[in-house]
Amino acid sequence: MNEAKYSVLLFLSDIQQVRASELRQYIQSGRKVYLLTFDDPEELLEDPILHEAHKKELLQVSVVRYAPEWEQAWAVIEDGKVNDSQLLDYLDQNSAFNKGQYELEHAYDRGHYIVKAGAGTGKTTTMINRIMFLKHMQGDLDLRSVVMITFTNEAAANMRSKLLEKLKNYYDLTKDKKYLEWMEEAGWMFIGTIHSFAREFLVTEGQTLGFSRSMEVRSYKHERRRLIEKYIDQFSVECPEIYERFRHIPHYQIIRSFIAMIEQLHNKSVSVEAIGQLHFGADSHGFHEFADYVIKHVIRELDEQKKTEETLEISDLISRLASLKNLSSDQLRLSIRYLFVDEFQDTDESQAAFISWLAEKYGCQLFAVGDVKQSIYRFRGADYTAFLQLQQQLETANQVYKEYSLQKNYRSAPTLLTQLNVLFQKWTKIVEKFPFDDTDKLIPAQEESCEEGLVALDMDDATLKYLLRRLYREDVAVLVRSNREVLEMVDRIENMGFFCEAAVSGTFYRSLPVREFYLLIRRFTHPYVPKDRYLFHQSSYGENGLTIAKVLSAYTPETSFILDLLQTFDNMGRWECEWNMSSAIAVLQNIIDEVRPHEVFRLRYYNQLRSRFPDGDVEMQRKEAIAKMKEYKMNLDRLIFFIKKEFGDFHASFYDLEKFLSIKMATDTSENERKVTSDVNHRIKVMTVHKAKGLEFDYVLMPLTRHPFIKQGKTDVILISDRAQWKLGYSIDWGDMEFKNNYYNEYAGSEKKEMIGEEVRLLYVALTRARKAVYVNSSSQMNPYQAQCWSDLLESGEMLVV
Ligand SMILES: Nc1ncnc2c1ncn2[C@@H]1O[C@H](COP(=O)(O)OP(=O)(O)OP(=O)(O)O)[C@@H](O)[C@H]1O
Repeated sequence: MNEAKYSVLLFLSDIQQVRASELRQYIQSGRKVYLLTFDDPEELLEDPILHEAHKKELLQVSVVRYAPEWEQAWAVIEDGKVNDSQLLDYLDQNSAFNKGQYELEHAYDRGHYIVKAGAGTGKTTTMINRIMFLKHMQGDLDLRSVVMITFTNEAAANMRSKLLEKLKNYYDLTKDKKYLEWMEEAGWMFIGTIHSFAREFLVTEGQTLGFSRSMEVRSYKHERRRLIEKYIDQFSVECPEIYERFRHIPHYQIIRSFIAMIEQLHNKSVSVEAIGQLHFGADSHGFHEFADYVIKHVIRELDEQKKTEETLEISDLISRLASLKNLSSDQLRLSIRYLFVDEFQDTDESQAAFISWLAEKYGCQLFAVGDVKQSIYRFRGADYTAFLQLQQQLETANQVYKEYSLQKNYRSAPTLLTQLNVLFQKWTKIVEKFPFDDTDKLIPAQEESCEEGLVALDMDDATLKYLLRRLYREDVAVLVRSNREVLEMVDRIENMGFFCEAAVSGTFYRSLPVREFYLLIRRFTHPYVPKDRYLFHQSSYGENGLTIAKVLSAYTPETSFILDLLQTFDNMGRWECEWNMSSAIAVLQNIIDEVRPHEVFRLRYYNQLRSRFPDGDVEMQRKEAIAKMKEYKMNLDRLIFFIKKEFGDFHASFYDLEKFLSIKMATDTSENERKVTSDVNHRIKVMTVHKAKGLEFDYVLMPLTRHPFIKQGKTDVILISDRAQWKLGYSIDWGDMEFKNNYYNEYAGSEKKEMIGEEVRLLYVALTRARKAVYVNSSSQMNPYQAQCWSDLLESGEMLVV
C-alpha cells in the first residue's frame, strides 16, 4: 500500500496482476482508483465492493488499446504526481482515460486555471472532482473558504447536490464519519450566482469598502418606471415643440422604449458618470433629444435616491467594486481560498472584472471554466470575449494563470458526435461569428453506439406523434427557443394524449390551485358576480353539475337566471355563518379539509382523459392524474404557507386575502410552481435551450426550427463602447412611426452578425444535449448560402458522414 491521500492510478497491462483485495483497501480508506489495463475488467467487477465503487465512480476502469511497446510497462501514480507524461499521453489516446481532466483535478501549481472546453467534456465533473482532491490533500481546508459561482440558481442547486452525492458515495464506501462532517461543511459552502455572492459579500465586507452598514441590495424596477413617467411629463413642459411630435404615441409605448434603453445600460453595468456622458446620436424626429433628457434625468435621480436610501442595485455594486483598485488585502474579512466559476463565457464585462478583482485581492486560486461556443446570454449583457477580458485583467494584475482545454466528450454516442463535428464545421462557411476548428472538435469517449445520430425530417403532427409513441418512456426533451414556444409545444403534445413536464419559471401565482383558491375567496367576497360564480362552480371546490345546455334552456333576459341556477348546486352558504366566529384563513382551511379539492381535481381530470383519449395507455393516464393531484396539493399548501407568513394566523379578512392574491397573480413572476419528481418518467420534458444548458437527455427533439433569427422588435437598442465613451443606437417602431438614429444605421450590420452568431451558439447547445440521437424539423440538406433560421443550418446525419 502506498501513501496516497486522494487517488491512485494503476496501469497494469495484465489484469491478472491486479489484486482485488488491494483495490478494496484503497477504496475503503477513501482513495479513488483509476485502473487501466489491456483486459476486460468484467470478472474483477463481480466483487460486490468493487462493483459498487465502480458505480459510485470511486473506481474508474478503462480498457486500453493494446500496444506492444507498453506490454511490459506498469505504473502506480499517487495523487496525480506524474513522472512519466508519455504514459499518460498513451493512455489518453488509447482509452477513455482523460489526461486533461486528470491533470486539472490534481493540479498543484499555485496560479489560476482557465479551462475552455466544448460541450459534454466534463467541465462540471472536473470541478467537483477538484474540490474532492483539495479537501483530501489539505487537512485544514474548510469548505466554507471555497466559493463556487454558477450562472443560475438551478445550476447552483444542481452543483450542490452533485457535491453532496459525491461525498455520500465516499461515506457509503468507507463508512468514515469524516465524510458526514464534510457533507455538513459542504452545506455551508457558498454555491450560487454572482448576484447572490455579491449580496453576501456586501454583508461581510461592505463597511470596510466604504458602504454604509445598512446598505442593501434591491431592485428599482418600479421606481424607474415612475421616474420615466415623471421626466416625460417634465420634458413635455420644457421642450413642447419636440414633445409635440410624439404626443399621439401611447405613453406606455414610449415608456417601454426608454425601459429597453435603460436595461441595456444596466446589463453592461455602465456607471452613472458614464451615462452622464452617453451619446444618443441623431434621428430624423429628434427623439435623441427626448431620450437624452429622460434617461439622464432618470438615472441621476435614481442615483440620488439610492444614496439617500443607502441601497444599491447589483450592477452598481459590481461596477463600484471593480473601481476599488487600491484596497489592501489585509482589510478583507471573508476567507476565500478557492474560487470556482462555472459557465464563465456568460459573464458580462463588469462581472468578469469583479471576478479578477476577487482573485487578486483575496489571493485565492481561480478556476474558471466555460465554453465560448455556448455563450448564449448576450441579450443580458454577457460578452463572449469574457475569457479574453479575464486573461487581460489577470495579466495587468501580474497574476499567473494556465490555460487548459478538454476535447473528449463523454455525453454523446460516437455516431452523433461524428456527424455534429462535420455539421459545426460546415456552419463556419456561412456564419461569420461561429468559429470552429480542429481544436473545437468533440472526440467521442463513449464506446457504446447508437446508430440514429442526427435525423432531419418534416416534423408535422403525425411524425411527432409517431416519434413520441416510440420514445415516450425514454429520457426525451423537446427543446425550443422561447417560453411561448414551450407552452405551444405542451399544448400540441398534450392534445396528442401524451404528458409533459414544462420548465417555465415564475408561474406559481397563475397555477390552477392558486386560481381556484382565488375563486373560492371571491365566492364569499363577491357572491353575486355571475361569471365568477360560474367559474367557481366549475372549479374543484364547486359541484360542476351545470351543463351549457341547462344554462341555455334556462336563459331569460329578465332575471339573473344564472345565479338562481347555481344556487341549487351551492353548499357554501353554511360557511358564511362561520365568518363571525373564525378567521378567514381558518374558514378557508376548513373548506379545503372538507372538500379536498386536489382529490376532486384528480377524479375529474382522470375521467376527462379517459373520455378524450379512450385508446390511451390507462396506466399512464392514472399515473399522470396522481402526479397532478400531488402537485395541486403541494402548491395549495405552499399558498397557504405564504398567506400565513404574510398575515399571521388570524388577522386577515377575506377582502385582505383577495387583494393580496389579486396583486400577486397580476405581478409576481418570480415564484415557481412545485413539481413532483418521482414516478413521472412518462412525462416528456419541454424547455427552452437556455433552460437546458448544462443538462443532458437521451433524445432531443427540435420541432420548431423555422423562427427567423432577426426579428424586428418594437425597440432595438445597441450599446457601443467607443474609446471610453458610450454610444447608444436605437431603432424604434411604434406602428405609425418608425425611425432609427445614425448609430443604429452605422452598427446594425455588425449587430446582425452578432445576433446570428448567438442563435447559432444556441443551436450548438441544443444539439450537444443529446446522448443518443437528435430529431430536428428540417429538410435533409442544409441551406448552403444563408442562415436565417435554425432549419437552414440542419441536415440529416447521413448526408454529413458518408
Ligand atoms: N472522465 C469521465 N468519465 C466518464 N464520464 C464522464 C467523465 N467526465 C464527464 N463524464 C460524464 O459526461 C457527461 C458530461 O459531463 P459534464 O456535464 O461535466 O460536462 P460539461 O463539460 O460540464 O458539459 P456542458 O458544457 O455541455 O454542460 C456527464 O454525464 C458526466 O458524468
